[in-house]
Amino acid sequence: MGQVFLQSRRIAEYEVDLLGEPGTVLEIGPGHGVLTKILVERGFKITAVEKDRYIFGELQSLRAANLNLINMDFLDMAPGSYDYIIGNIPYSISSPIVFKLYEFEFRRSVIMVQKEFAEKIAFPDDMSRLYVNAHVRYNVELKRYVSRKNFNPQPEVDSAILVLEKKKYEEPYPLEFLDGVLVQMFSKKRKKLSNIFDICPEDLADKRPSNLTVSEILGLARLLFDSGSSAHR
Ligand SMILES: C[S@@+](CC[C@H](N)C(=O)[O-])C[C@H]1O[C@@H](n2cnc3c(N)ncnc32)[C@H](O)[C@@H]1O
Repeated sequence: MGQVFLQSRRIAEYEVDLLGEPGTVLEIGPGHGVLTKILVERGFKITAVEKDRYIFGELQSLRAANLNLINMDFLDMAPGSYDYIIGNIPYSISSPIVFKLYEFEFRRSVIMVQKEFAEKIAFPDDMSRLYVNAHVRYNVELKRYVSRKNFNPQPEVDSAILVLEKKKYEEPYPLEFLDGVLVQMFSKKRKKLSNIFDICPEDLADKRPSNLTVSEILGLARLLFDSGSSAHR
């Protein structure tokens, strides 16, 4: 369950500062409550979802009028509306959590994830299915890196703090269609686009998937959708 616990109150305060004025907040995986305690003190109205029932039991000692603790898997949670979502989330399910978040309404989300995952989502250098899927859903900012030394037990990787803000999705095709195109593209990422798709804009024909911009990929998906085809060679 990715149970490494942040030891630095200063870093936890930095994360809470990124949220903004106190409002309603959903916390994913409160653990021993390093973030939760600060949220309680600052007057946020908190819903905290912890999957582990032993940790959930310990958390009962934090009892506060503005804290609602729930013992369940965040991935099974019914979507709701919060001002903010925060969490130092388990590394192994970062991707499902990031995409589940999209079902919720929120102004800003602050999450701590594995450094490499954060970089993959934040920077286009290594264009990927994950990057495009994240960027059609969110504005993404990598705020800072956090050394593994700040956790107990110490993990084998460093972390980074991401801020996600939801974007309005305005493409004419469903997100699932786009993902199908991305799967096709990135499973053949060394090939030229003209060798992946039957239909492809002329100016992109000689490019490879990893050299495209998000807007070029969205344009290509639009063309494929309009032509009723995502057929590959
Ligand atoms: C990386 S630890 C962080 C704990 C705490 N927020 C901190 O910063 O020290 C992740 C926490 O998420 C909990 N967790 C793991 N999978 C979960 C899930 N699917 N839904 C809710 N909580 C989960 C773990 O039990 C653990 O408490």
